[in-house]
Amino acid sequence: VRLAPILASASKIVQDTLYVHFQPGLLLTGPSQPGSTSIPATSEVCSLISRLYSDADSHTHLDIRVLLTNINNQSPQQLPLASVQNLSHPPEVVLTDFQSSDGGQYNPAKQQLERYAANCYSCQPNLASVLLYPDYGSPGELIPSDSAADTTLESYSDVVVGGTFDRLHNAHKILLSVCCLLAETRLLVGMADKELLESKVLKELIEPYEQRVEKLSQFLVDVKPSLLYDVVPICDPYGPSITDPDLKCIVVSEETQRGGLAVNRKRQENELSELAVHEIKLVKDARHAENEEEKISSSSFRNRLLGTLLRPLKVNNSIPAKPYVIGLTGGSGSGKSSIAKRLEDLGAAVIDCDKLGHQCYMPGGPAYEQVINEFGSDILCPDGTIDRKAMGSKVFTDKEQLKKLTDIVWPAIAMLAKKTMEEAASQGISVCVLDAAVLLEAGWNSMVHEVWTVIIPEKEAVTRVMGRDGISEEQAKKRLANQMSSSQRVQLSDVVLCTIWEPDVTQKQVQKAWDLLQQRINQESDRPRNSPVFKSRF
Ligand SMILES: CC(=O)SCCNC(=O)CCNC(=O)[C@H](O)C(C)(C)COP(=O)(O)OP(=O)(O)OC[C@H]1O[C@@H](n2cnc3c(N)ncnc32)[C@H](O)[C@@H]1OP(=O)(O)O
Repeated sequence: VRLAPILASASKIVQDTLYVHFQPGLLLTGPSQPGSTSIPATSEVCSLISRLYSDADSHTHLDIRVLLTNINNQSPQQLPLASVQNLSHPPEVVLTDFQSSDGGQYNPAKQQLERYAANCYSCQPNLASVLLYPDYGSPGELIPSDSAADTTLESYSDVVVGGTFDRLHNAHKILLSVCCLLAETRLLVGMADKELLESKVLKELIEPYEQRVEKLSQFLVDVKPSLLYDVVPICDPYGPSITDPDLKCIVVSEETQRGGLAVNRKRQENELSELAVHEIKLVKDARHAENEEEKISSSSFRNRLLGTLLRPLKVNNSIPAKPYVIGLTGGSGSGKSSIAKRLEDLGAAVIDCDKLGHQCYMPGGPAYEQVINEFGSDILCPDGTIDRKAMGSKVFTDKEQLKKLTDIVWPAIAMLAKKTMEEAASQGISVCVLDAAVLLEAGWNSMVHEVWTVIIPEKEAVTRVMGRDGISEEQAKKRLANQMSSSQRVQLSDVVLCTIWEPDVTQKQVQKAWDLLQQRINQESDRPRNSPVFKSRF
């Protein structure tokens, strides 16, 4: 088995999806049409699949899918009749490492392979085959097969598995492939939702439920279309695993093995048959960083999203191209100000909208008269200035009052902010950061090129605000409740940053976000206006 060199060679040609179909002994040199071979589902096949997915992890752009249609633990008579398989990404090219003796591209096996592939899958027209040139190294690098320990997998009519399945990654694919190999008829997937996501790291970046279901289902139907798939939301750790009488087997990872045992205890209480517990090994993540987990995990993936562009950017033609304006937002205690300071150190001009707000209240300021007219002169200090603390306690616990105030102050702050940006542009500053706590609530996305949001778990925000402003837990919670939630902000943001870890981790995030921003700005200046926009990596 020489998977890694073949993968490395294929990854140079394939941009997106690489389907792998194991066909040992496929005869491509004879005159007759080659037929698919049936492979018994054994522990060795499982470890081969597992190795393939883990090797593929170093080719980050590859979405690899090992087809399981001819791997089975039932007798060949029970196999469904072979028909053309509809893959979600119809193959455009079929790859082979069959080398011709003269080393050239002409190879009769290539034509056989093209014909064979076109008969098996719904392919793009004019499917061509391409020769791979894997660098196999010395024969000593071959991985010996462990046939002594090889055992045939059990099979079960109905199998259940649970997980969040956020940003479907190679470890998920291994878990799901094993489920597909164990299941004869149905695979029930309990997908974590709502309450079950509350304690997850960077939960705000978890893909919406529907999107996770869509990706998972597409993968499953691709690799084994003959199974029945039930994907259901679960809001507690058990879901239907403790109530479904038809289930026979539960698949768990080393980490969730105890969960499997707990399921069986509950089933016993519910007078249901015990499930076979099939455990799979966790795959190590070769790319894990200091603050990431060692196993391949969705939370590490979410971690890597911090500072990157989350979605294709919409060009805002309603504001001048220069300076490039980042709208920086985040709830109280999110660490927004520390991020603004770091961006300032990197060369951005930061416009603090809280400060501009305070200017508006000064006697003679653009909001002074109007605020007194609206709220009365009892919000004035003896020296005639507006008592902001008194205003704060009036408005922060009363949405109606706050709206009255912001209807007056926001337009005034926006005017001052625009003026400041114009001044920055005239001084040759290329990036302005509009630091505004309630940027999105105010609809100020229209004033910026990109929205960056700083997030922090709510519990931590409450602690920070209490410590900093000397207010009670209840007051801190009330203040946060008056603002948008982090998840709502993330939905409307282009870039997300999180300040929960050590300051140097935050600094690295900001540096990464800044470097990627510079790349975008440079691309932007080379691009005629109204032409296609930047693409995110995810
Ligand atoms: C669109 C924007 O984001 S503009 C910037 C925010 N300013 C506004 O919305 C104007 C209305 N708010 C105000 O005028 C003032 O906050 C006042 C008068 C109510 C209170 O003034 P002060 O006591 O000096 O408090 P300060 O202005 O520092 O605000 C305290 C906190 O509330 C936040 N805050 C300010 N306005 C709002 C608001 N409308 N909704 C929710 N939170 C707000 C501030 O960002 C600050 O957050 P932090 O805890 O992360 O530092």
